Amino acid sequence: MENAKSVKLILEDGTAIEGTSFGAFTSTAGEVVFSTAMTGYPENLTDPSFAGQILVLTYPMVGNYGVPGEELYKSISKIFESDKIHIAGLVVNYYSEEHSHWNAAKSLGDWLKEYNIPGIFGVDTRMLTKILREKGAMLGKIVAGGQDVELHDPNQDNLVAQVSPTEVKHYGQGQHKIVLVDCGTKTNIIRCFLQRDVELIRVPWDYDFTQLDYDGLFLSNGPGDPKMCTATIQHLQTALSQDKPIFGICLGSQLMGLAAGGDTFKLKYGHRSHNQPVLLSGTKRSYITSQNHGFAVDTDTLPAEWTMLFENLNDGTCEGIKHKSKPFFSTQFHPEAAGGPEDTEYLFDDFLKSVAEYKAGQDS
Ligand SMILES: NC(=O)CC[C@H](N)C(=O)O
Repeated sequence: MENAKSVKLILEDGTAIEGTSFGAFTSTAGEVVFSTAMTGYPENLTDPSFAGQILVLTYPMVGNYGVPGEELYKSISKIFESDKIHIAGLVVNYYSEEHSHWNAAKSLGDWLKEYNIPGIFGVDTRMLTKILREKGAMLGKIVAGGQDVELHDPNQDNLVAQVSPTEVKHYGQGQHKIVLVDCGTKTNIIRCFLQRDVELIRVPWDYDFTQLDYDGLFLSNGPGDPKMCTATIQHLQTALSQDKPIFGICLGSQLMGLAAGGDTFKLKYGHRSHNQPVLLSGTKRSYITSQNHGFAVDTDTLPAEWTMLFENLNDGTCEGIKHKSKPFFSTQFHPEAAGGPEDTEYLFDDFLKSVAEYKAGQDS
């Protein structure tokens, strides 16, 4: 590559790896996490749940299908998972500036430059992933030129407050009025609702939605430690004392666990990929799911009226919870996918069915 500049990836345990810069030539610090997904970097990089993280992709060649241009679907992005890149930095093995795909509009490197996000390539990402898997996700930094930066733990910040919108927005028209608490929602969650019979009210993470007139409550994914979302947990506790259906995804699942009185903990290195197997409790049915999380609900701490709904078949951790008698449930994985398998998208239909049943119960 012309004018190749070397940069360093440095981990908190002292591991230092030299590589070549692509994207912005700038330094950054964050939590270094890995994803074993084979495709989907436009979606991953714009997923707000990655805020504060330096993302290592284990797939060996990245960039060869470029980055699509922006298109809108009902006033939201048709392709990206939010309106900007949220990762702090990107680490890949082989970066392909050359790209070819029917909807490619630019290279991955140029896209990273637009948002001033550094990338480093020429890194043995499988060796790096073995380190992260054995020692756990670590703080790290990408250092460009002589511009050193301090290590910084993003999980100490209220990242949700940084990525959540500040205003209420309305979308679509439909029979069911759903409040979406946006802690950093992926746009495919909005698309999934708008493809159904829904009027959506998207509210900031700390908005008191309990004052609104709605039929069902949805809690989005989002970055960082769920325990930072004290305002959301407080409002959610009010909703849990009522009977309107509630569905949470990823951070939303952790918030439901915390509001119910349970606890969450940090996983050693988390689950980030498109092929995580989960088991539906009480059945022999498993699904392959898309995941991106570093925390999980501690099932042992759940109060008696709650139970585990899905279990991760790799490590046995909680992949969703449900209330035993009320219409409240959640998934730690991403039924909306983007990227990843769509096998569990039916859960949006299950949620809306419970909303319809709740409303029918109110009318009779
Ligand atoms: N995708 C998400 O919502 C992630 C939730 C939380 N930030 C975690 O890492 O566990």
